[in-house]
Amino acid sequence: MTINDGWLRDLGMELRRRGVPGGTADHVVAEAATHLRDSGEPPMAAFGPAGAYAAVVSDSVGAAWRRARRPAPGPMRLRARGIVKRYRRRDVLSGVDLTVHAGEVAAVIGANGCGKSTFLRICAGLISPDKGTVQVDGSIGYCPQDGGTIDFLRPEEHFVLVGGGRNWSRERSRAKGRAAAATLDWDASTPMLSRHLSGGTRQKLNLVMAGLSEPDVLLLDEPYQGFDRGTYLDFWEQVWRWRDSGRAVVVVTHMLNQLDLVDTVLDLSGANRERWS
Ligand SMILES: Nc1ncnc2c1ncn2[C@@H]1O[C@H](COP(=O)(O)OP(=O)(O)OP(=O)(O)O)[C@@H](O)[C@H]1O
Repeated sequence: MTINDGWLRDLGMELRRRGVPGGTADHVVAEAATHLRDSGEPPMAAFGPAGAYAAVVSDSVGAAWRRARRPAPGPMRLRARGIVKRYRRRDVLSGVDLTVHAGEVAAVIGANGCGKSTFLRICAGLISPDKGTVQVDGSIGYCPQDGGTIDFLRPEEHFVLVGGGRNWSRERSRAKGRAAAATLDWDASTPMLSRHLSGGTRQKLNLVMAGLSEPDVLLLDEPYQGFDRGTYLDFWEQVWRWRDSGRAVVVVTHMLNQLDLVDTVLDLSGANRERWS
């Protein structure tokens, strides 16, 4: 097998792993093969690693078919009504509403300090609003913006803790965690303690834990900080998989390039700009 053949085979496999339909994947591989043959360039010089190229292609060609396969929304999973939160004399949230159904993705956007994390923590039940109600139908998985991991535990020990809440065996918890980590291109069987992991890898651990117990509602607070581009795209693939399997997903994000794919955008920077009194 030539270098080109090996690279093209890897490209095809990666495109399929990312859910790109067979016909589209074959077309992308054929185009790359034609380019390599005509230009005489080695694949690494022309396209870079096959996995990274597949991630970019699946992101750019994927929007239309992701939209097309969007499931019909199911029952209501999360309803926040009239949420008000004040810190000292400052109105951080003043009457925020959000409803998310099963099979929907909502993005919470807005400038730094406009209250996105506060809103998500209220939805997760970690802090109370001063006014308003949150109704959740089902279980919740929460991925914080930072923190959330335990310094002196290994990644697999985190999975065992989460799985214990579902009465899973240690091995089942570890296996599920490792499988979820692999979708983010991460080998979670590392013996490293979490305090020694890089910031981006700790965020992968947080994200895997949030989804591990297969919750009905996922609350994700900028979970991709520190991710490289390939992992960032893997993250959005995971969001669409959660959506397609009927989960309700709320993502706090500063990245606006996926907003045409989400069902609801809650912009907290306008009506809910911080107010002082
Ligand atoms: N426990 C607290 N006590 C006092 N003020 C707080 C507290 N938590 C948050 N705030 C303030 O509330 C405001 C909103 O904070 P929050 O973290 O929700 O914003 P954010 O939109 O998530 O910001 P960023 O985009 O920077 O992550 C900020 O001004 C913050 O300083």
